[in-house]
Amino acid sequence: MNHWSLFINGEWISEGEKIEVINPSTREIVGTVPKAGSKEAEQAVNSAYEAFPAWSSLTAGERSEFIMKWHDLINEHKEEIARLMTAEQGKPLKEAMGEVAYANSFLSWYAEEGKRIYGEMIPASVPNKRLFVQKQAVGVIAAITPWNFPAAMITRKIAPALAAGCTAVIKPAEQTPLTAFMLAKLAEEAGFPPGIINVVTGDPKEIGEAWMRDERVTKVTFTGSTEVGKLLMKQAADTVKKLSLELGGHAPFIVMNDANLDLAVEGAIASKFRNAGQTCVCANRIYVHEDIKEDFLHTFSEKVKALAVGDGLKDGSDIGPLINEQAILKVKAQVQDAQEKGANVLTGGKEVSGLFYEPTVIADATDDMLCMKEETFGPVAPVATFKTMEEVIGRANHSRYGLAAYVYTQNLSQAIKMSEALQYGIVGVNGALPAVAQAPFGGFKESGLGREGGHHGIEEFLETKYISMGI
Ligand SMILES: NC(=O)c1ccc[n+]([C@@H]2O[C@H](COP(=O)([O-])OP(=O)(O)OC[C@H]3O[C@@H](n4cnc5c(N)ncnc54)[C@H](O)[C@@H]3O)[C@@H](O)[C@H]2O)c1
Ligand SMILES: O=C[C@H](O)CS(=O)(=O)O
Repeated sequence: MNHWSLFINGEWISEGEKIEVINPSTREIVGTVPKAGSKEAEQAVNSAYEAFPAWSSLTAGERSEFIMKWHDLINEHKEEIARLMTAEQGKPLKEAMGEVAYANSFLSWYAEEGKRIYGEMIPASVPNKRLFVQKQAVGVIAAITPWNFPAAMITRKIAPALAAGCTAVIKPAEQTPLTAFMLAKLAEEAGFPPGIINVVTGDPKEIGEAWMRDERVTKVTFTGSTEVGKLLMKQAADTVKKLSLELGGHAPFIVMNDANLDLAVEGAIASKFRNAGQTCVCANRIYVHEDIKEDFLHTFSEKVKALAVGDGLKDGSDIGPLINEQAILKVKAQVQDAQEKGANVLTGGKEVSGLFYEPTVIADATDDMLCMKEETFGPVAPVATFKTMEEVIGRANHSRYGLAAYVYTQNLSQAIKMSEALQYGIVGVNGALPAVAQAPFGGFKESGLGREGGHHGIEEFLETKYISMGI
């Protein structure tokens, strides 16, 4: 059993009520974490605020050494972390191992990127002046993260923040806090000075409000639902906090009539059913050209039928459980709505047991169905048809979301025209897993603000200072 304490100022603090962490596959209690509130949230900010001057004064190379020690320890403990992640989140162990590697890639990439925070010299208008532009760490940042990627959504924020010279207070999702504390333990072992990284669990509203009203927190980086993201935007106004928001998505997955069909089916499976469909960039609606509808549906359904539903720790499991009862009810409601509006379930469409739901393919989907408009966050693939490129681009863009979109075509001109016309922050062409540490990840419209990954990701934790110097 994993009983964790809060990690504040380099100390493990355990007092008061606990939150039980439940394995979504077995419904067993796999651990407990403190149910903290505003008092502990403020303690964490005190710690990060006191630690900031010394941390931001180190050279990028000195900060990089701490980050790489952390990276190496995570790598040494990757299987232990992955097993803990599967126990609390449910994803198959092979996916959890993949997530640990993905999470760690942000540490290694930003350990180096921190050394490339360059400034500028600007030609002055008069001979006795020199104009400089300098980048400086924004200060104490607060990171609030979701349950679906318990490790990667933390390091995708904390790696650039630490590399830039910021200090951090972190609140992981109450469903999956154990992975966060494991990462904090390894950061402690890596020798980070007290206060650089602080982890608090408990009442999200109380902790969130404490950080949002604290003027010492200069930046909040949030990954989660669009609904909570909008709330944080409102709360940020009182202290004009900087914000990065990685929010919900509703990805169109478009298969043109000239697509490599096997590649498209492979991509649809990978994108739709990763983490049992619980990712922000999952294909949420599949549009197939009418000429290839039958071929696509036949091949796609056969492969979906072969996906094994089971406990993430069991060899061979492809589809783990959904995170909770609400998730199951939402998926059931969307499938029922689709059927009532004329869709045909080709495979799946039923609960297995507990929080497990069959991987499902729905044919004859129409844009008025809930699954074609609202984020599903489950293993359900609605397939609709279209006639022309112009038509499908218009339907794909008809959404308040704008995170990820996918296009399968072998026509280069068509690929470029469609990539440019799709109103999405991420476009995958002939591939369905675009997220990497070196590239900017983020959305248009109500899918968020700012970017994570790449040199864009470190800019989110830097202020730009202009120095005009008389000589
Ligand atoms: N764009 C991305 O990169 C990305 C990545 C993962 C998940 N998501 C989105 O997140 C959603 C699923 O994750 P979730 O269910 O954890 O989202 P959520 O918004 O319910 O919770 C996310 C985090 O916010 C916290 N939170 C909840 N209410 C809060 C409040 N009032 N104040 C402060 N914090 C609060 C939660 O405790 C959790 O830590 C989906 O919509 C998914 O698309 C987006
Ligand atoms: O769910 C959101 C994640 O950001 C998905 S990914 O692993 O970064 O593609």
